[in-house]
Amino acid sequence: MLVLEQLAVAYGPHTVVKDISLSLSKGQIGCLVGPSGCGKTTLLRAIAGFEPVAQGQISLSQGVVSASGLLCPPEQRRLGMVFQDFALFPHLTVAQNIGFGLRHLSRNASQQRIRELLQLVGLPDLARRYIHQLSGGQQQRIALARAIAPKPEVLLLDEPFSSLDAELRESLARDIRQILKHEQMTAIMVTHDQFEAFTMADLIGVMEHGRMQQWATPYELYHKPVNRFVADFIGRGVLLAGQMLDAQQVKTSFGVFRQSYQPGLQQGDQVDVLIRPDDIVHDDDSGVTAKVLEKSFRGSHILYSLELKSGDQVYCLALSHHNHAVGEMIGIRLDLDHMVVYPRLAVASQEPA
Ligand SMILES: Nc1ncnc2c1ncn2[C@@H]1O[C@H](COP(=O)(O)OP(=O)(O)OP(=O)(O)O)[C@@H](O)[C@H]1O
Repeated sequence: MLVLEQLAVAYGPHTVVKDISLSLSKGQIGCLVGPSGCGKTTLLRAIAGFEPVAQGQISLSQGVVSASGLLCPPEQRRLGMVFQDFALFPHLTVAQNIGFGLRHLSRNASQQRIRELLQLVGLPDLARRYIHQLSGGQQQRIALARAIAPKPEVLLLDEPFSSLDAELRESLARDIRQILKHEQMTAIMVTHDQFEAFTMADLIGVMEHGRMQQWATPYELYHKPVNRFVADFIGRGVLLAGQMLDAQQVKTSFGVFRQSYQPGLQQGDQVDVLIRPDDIVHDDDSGVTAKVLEKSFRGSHILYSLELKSGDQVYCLALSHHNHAVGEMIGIRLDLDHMVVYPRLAVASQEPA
């Protein structure tokens, strides 16, 4: 388990991680995402014990390992690490690399664990290879095997797939999640790639300027982002203008909908409603039509960019046999399971990417 309580980390006078609290129970996988420079790596380095904390504390099952004035050294934290710059040993074979952290075991026990891990990462025949004889994806699997071999309490991963191409990244992220679940390993990973985080994580933290904006399941983050920043950062979507008819009912260009998510709204308030591409359903029978501005073929689906009569633009993810030309008018309806509404900012509303 891993528990962070009101954690702050500073470089000299600059506090770059502020008031962060989160916890992972045994076997849970967390991911940290956020724009460059928001403090993800610093947070991971503080958990590893490479950076002291200015305030708050970090606890592992052995107790508090970091607090103001307390820094348990990295080697006493029983952590595994797969860092960008944490390379495999080139002069050792695959088996010797994996066995590196197993020197406290008998030869037999070590050999058995190495075999088990090679099987687990899907490379049972590569034990005698040297690192330069492996592909990038194979190297990352071996780096993972080496890190989890001694059964660390928590595994830290910093952009472990960043050097791999997108397709390989996704399949590796899926495999690694399965491996970690098999080992019941608690893990926390930093990534730039939110789809990688969606694939890997039980819980995702979205950071901005050193603060945690939301720590939640991938589903919650996507469907119930707590603020505009998270709505903008996670997934694709637009904010559609609306007006409150009372505290619950919102009038939009698609009709009137109920919201129960945002307290404190009153009749007449101007709001923005978060609309994801999968909230807009293509429906020839709908009275609401929109013009196709752009289309992007995604195999099973087409992502349409549409202009409503009001001038608002929305996205629509339609099954790809509904193939319409740019400029065509198509019927659409809003199929919202729940409505995410933000009070309109004084300045013009922004549109998430
Ligand atoms: N050793 C250091 N000394 C001083 N400032 C640092 C140091 N390392 C990082 N910073 C600063 O701390 C802030 C957070 O950096 P950090 O590397 O944690 O961000 P990040 O979210 O991991 O970024 P990226 O996604 O680009 O890797 C940045 O403003 C960075 O310039």
